[in-house]
Amino acid sequence: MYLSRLELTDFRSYRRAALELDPGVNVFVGSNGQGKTNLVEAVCYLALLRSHRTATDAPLVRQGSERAVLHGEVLTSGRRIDLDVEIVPGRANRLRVNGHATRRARDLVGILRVVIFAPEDLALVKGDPAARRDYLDDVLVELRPRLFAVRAEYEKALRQRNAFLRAVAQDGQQVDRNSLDVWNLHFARAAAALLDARRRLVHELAPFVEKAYAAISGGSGAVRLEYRSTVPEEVLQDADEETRIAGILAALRKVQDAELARGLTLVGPHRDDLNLELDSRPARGYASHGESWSYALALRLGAYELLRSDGETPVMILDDVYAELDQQRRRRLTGCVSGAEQLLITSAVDEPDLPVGRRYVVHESQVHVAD
Ligand SMILES: Nc1ncnc2c1ncn2[C@@H]1O[C@H](COP(=O)(O)OP(=O)(O)OP(=O)(O)O)[C@@H](O)[C@H]1O
Repeated sequence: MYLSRLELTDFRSYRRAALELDPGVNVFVGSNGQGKTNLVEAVCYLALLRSHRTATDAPLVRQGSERAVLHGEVLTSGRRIDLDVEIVPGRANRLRVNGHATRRARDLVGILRVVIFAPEDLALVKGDPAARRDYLDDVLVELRPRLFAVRAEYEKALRQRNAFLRAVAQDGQQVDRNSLDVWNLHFARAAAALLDARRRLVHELAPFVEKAYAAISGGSGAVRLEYRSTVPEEVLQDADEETRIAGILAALRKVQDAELARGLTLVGPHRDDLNLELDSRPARGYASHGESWSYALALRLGAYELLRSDGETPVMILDDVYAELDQQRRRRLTGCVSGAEQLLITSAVDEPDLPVGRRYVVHESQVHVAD
């Protein structure tokens, strides 16, 4: 698959931009702050309906405008699919697929598959669990779009349950046991579905990440991925969903007093982590700077290969990363992505070891094909 056309209106620093893209390599060159990352962020938004660098939509809309509009044309298996997204902060996105309006995000997400590797990805290895959870959830949604709804359902259940717990902890509201039971069941059902999906994903993803790490590191160092949950492992291993839900409810009961005192949910996928080991030690804390870069890259390349093995090759985006890598890793990275159906690269300078392909100049939020 590849993105053949992209149009932005009032997105980030862009008033209006329209560009045709090639299959193969597309390199966007421009100095700092000219709008390169904003462009690839728009591509990611069309794929996942969320930005890889902000949790809320407000920063995506050009200052002084009310809405941002994105249009993308995807060529996949010989047919063209048009995607349209209108982003109005504080409101649900307006979505269209081939001109037909839809309220369901899952009708749009996953049509365009992307994997982006960016400097912020060092946080996947060195940072807090939240970055690793987002990483897993983004791959999940691209692989199985129906999980967009599963994740949204979980987030809603968590918000509602936390609001209930906060009302008890902070406002001294009496605990209404019947309401708590209802919130617990709603939460446990959503948690069971998301946990099951994440654990299956880690199982599928791990061999691809291991292979990618070997390719990037030149064979030195063994990586291991493990999903570490706040819900006991024996609960999650049970094949029966109702038993897993009962196990999550039991785990909630155990921490209930602490939750009511603190006003927040202490057990569930929002508190879990993806443990990353390098040579049997936690990568966070032990891996060197270079090894951490290789690991972060391997996580992205592993996701790319998993999606590819699933039948639809994602668009690979390398946002300003060549400058961060040493020459050997650059060469190996180029080797790993050379078969990509479409590669979008941003860089401040057109460095000699960037792959051959179409060049664009990005200047003051205008994009031109280079002469
Ligand atoms: N909502 C917005 N409205 C207007 N301008 C914005 C908005 N959000 C970001 N910008 C501006 O967009 C500009 C370009 O950002 P972008 O991250 O795309 O730069 P870049 O070319 O990737 O630079 P670098 O090489 O430094 O990463 C920044 O100057 C930023 O202030």
